[in-house]
Amino acid sequence: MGAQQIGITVDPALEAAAAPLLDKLVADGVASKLAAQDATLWGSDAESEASIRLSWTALHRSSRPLIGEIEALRNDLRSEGVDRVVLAGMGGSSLAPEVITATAGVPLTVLDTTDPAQVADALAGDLDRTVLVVSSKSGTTVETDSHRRVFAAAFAEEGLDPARHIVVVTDPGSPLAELDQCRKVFLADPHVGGRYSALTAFGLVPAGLAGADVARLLDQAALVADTVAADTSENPALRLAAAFGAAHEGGAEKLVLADTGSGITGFGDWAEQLIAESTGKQGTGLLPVVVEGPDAPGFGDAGADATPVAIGPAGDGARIAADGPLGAQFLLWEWAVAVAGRLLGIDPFDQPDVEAAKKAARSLLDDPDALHATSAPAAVSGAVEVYASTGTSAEGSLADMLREFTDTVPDGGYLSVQAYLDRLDDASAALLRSEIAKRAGTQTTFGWGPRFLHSTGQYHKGGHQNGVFLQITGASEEDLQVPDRPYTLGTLQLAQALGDGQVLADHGRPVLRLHLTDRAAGLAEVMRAVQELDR
Ligand SMILES: O=P(O)(O)OC[C@H]1O[C@](O)(CO)[C@@H](O)[C@@H]1O
Repeated sequence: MGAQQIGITVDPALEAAAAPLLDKLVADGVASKLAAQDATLWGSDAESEASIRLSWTALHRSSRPLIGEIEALRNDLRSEGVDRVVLAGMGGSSLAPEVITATAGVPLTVLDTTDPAQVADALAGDLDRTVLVVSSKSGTTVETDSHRRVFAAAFAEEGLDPARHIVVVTDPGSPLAELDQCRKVFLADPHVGGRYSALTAFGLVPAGLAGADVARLLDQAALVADTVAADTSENPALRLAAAFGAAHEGGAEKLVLADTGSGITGFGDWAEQLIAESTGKQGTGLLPVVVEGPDAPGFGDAGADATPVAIGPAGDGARIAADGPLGAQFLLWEWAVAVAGRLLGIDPFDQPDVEAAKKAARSLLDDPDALHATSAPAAVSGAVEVYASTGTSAEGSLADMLREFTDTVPDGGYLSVQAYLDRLDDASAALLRSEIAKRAGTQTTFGWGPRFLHSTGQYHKGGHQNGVFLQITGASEEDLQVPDRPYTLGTLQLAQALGDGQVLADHGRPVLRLHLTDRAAGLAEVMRAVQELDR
């Protein structure tokens, strides 16, 4: 039954290269050991972290009791006319609910941004119908803390009791677990890391409150649980892990992910964090490149440094395909990535390089003068100011500068576009990914800042050091003060961009920042310049 729930296709040459790895995984009993939550699978250095990170293998059973609790709260909220769900959470605390609700076609407003305008838009919704789910394992993530403060103040201003309109999902013992001003605290299983938490309270509570059928997800996962735990060469998770490992050994360190009709919406964005944060460390890893579809640049035309992977049915161009319902896919990919971590020789449960960017942002926030005294732009082109930290001379037209910058991508490297903008109002920024990939002929990732800092951010600093980074920041017409904090969202957003840019530059990576003094005009100008790249 389980096998029908998930279909894996690997192209014959890659499957042959992966066979020795697969045989060894089977012979070592890796699947059954993982099912038994054996923390020794990743070596002695990883053992202590792994010993508190493996409960995700049993969530299809252990999360069952949550379903009734979520339904009861949802019914209570509905009976009070509260039917709009806003989720504040970064990385693993929002990516799964986003894909679950998008796939189910139920509305969920996700706040994983520090863009003042995007947060203001969420605040402008009907607050008396709104429940804010504040999701954070640690309870200390600055973006989520800021959203909670901003929303609590806004509820109070509208004459609403914040305690009735805030629900918390967190780990036992976190500062949020003690929050008085909330209606209910869901304590998640602390022995599951953020990116493996799709089937914990972090994935299920916001998605269930928004109206998704979360019991079904657990059913779908349960149907493949025995299959992924079997020490056989048919095990789809082991096959996937072995294919990733063999591709990486052969120099294909990137996985280009395209949806080929899976029936799931946005799975790549969830898988992106799982793959990048789990594997991108110690100078190795798998870089997920999420593309718009199988016809997008970077997929069918992928070079030797990248493996095109279909989410959904196998088709032209894909070397690997994984098809199945969402609950099964969550479990499959968690297993495959954890096992791939063993093949790469890293600990798939830590994120050692994420802290560096947080620290750099914090020190800029502590020194607002340094933040605002950013040196004058190296060049200005209409609504675009150019700040080149390394790698470009900032001479000539914007297209010339971008050409010089894209030329710094080493063979087999990649370019990462990082837009610290409003992902709804400035959505057109995302079109830059395919245009750059096509015109510069290089693998190109796209991320919204600071969202990507909790996803591919780990890889960019800890993985293969062959990325070059194009940051885009923009002026904000209005800013939002974070209550009881000495900063606004706009200040935080800029500190995050500059802080991460500094850390990347300290790693010796080329960084170019384009600051849009008028966002719409600036984005149009950048797009025009990109379109000249191949001329
Ligand atoms: O749930 P928290 O503690 O707010 O963390 C959010 C995200 O930040 C990270 O800890 C680091 O980026 C992720 O692993 C995690 O999913």
